[in-house]
Amino acid sequence: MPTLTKWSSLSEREKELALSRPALKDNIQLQETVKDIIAQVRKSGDNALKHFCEKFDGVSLGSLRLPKEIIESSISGLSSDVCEAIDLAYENIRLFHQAQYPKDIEIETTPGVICQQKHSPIARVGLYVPGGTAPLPSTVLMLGVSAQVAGCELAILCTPPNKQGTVAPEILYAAKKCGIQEIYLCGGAQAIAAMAFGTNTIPKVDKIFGPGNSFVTEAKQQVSQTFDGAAIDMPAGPSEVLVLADKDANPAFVASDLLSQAEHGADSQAILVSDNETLITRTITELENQLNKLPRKDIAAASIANSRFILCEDINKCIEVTNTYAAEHLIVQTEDASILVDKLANAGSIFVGPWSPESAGDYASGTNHVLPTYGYSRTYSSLGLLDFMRRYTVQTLSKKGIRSIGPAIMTLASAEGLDAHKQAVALRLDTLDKMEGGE
Ligand SMILES: NC(=O)c1ccc[n+]([C@@H]2O[C@H](COP(=O)([O-])OP(=O)(O)OC[C@H]3O[C@@H](n4cnc5c(N)ncnc54)[C@H](O)[C@@H]3O)[C@@H](O)[C@H]2O)c1
Ligand SMILES: N[C@H](CO)Cc1c[nH]c[nH+]1
Ligand SMILES: [Zn+2]
Repeated sequence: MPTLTKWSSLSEREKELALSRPALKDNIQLQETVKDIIAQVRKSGDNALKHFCEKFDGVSLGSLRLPKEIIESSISGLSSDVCEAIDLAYENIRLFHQAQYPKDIEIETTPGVICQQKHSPIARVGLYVPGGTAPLPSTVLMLGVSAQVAGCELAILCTPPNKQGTVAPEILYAAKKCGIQEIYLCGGAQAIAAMAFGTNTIPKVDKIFGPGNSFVTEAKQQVSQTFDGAAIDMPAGPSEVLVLADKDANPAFVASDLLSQAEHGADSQAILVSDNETLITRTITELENQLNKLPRKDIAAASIANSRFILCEDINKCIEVTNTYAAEHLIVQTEDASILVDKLANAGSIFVGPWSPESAGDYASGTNHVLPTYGYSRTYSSLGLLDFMRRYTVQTLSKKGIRSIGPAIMTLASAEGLDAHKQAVALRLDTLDKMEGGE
């Protein structure tokens, strides 16, 4: 069990290490492994996918696409409780994402010059749903509802098969609700490569979405850096949570929130930052008690070994450390949580006060649980409807408009030495002069 770390006693290098991500430890090796997987998928397509499925998931597949009959019969066995819970989560996520629908803009910048900004859905999207450690139907909703509300033409889903060579019925039910027709049994870096470049069976898509382990996240980075690959949403790797708590926090609540992310994987990271030593020691005791009762105790314990319990001299230092870490999830359990939130700059999603566990956002409050990790919440946003859309501009100039801004355009074109640009305007102004002279 990790011990309390006194922030003020660490050197600058130790501070950096304390906030480093465990999943990035063997980055060079990871890059090489993923590069090789992508190359093999590009070369051998479906055969490579089946080979990696056998190697990493221990399943020998006949067909990569899950047949419709299996999907339907699998869904029919689900209990009504599970369906109703998925229905409730679906509805809240749909409401929150529908509210994000962007407004088109139209303004006349100069009389006769009309500029518009419009939005359209990205046509073909690939959704990755993790499945190595646990099947995640909630991730299907986060990705699928967004694609559905945006109006994407094609949404395909890739997820690793379970040991029976199929997919959890909860995933299939959630996918059906989101209108996803094509489900492929394919996980890891190979699934990302398949969606980015296409294979005989899996269609190439324009943009890939979804979280995953470090292999998946690295593959997304690599395919997005080639011109013939696909765009990606963000680096959304192993789960992270930082809890910022003061003397008023409930240690049992804090411990449960830390453990809820620790159970995602051994390379997940849970961090507690506080200005109160008693709160930290009580949380560690609670954490030990709760950990021992968890079925996924081994995974959570491995992750807790990467955890940090940081004691700062005051709440302002706590805020500074929190902003430096830039967590995927930030839980604020302090006396003045809703006031403090305005000082917290970098986080994928923030949970305010004792009654807002991260599990709420993971499943059913309506916000998206696909969030940037590795500190990328400094610059990347949480997944939202706009990620499934593209914006573009339209401009329409009247005769009055080109007359009005034409001379300035010609001057700027001359300044850049680009005569053809100048000519495109000069020709029009000359034509207008002749037309108007002759009228
Ligand atoms: N950031 C987010 O928004 C977010 C949301 C949900 C889940 N997550 C994270 O997603 C991750 C899910 O990970 P997972 O492992 O359960 O499922 P996963 O589907 O991401 O990965 C499983 C796949 O990894 C590949 N793999 C496993 N070992 C490998 C190896 N040695 N070499 C090459 N490939 C290998 C296999 O192909 C396997 O199918 C967790 O880390 C979780 O924390 C993040
Ligand atoms: N906490 C994960 C995002 O990092 C999402 C999730 C899915 N199911 C449970 N939790
Ligand atoms: Zn979670």
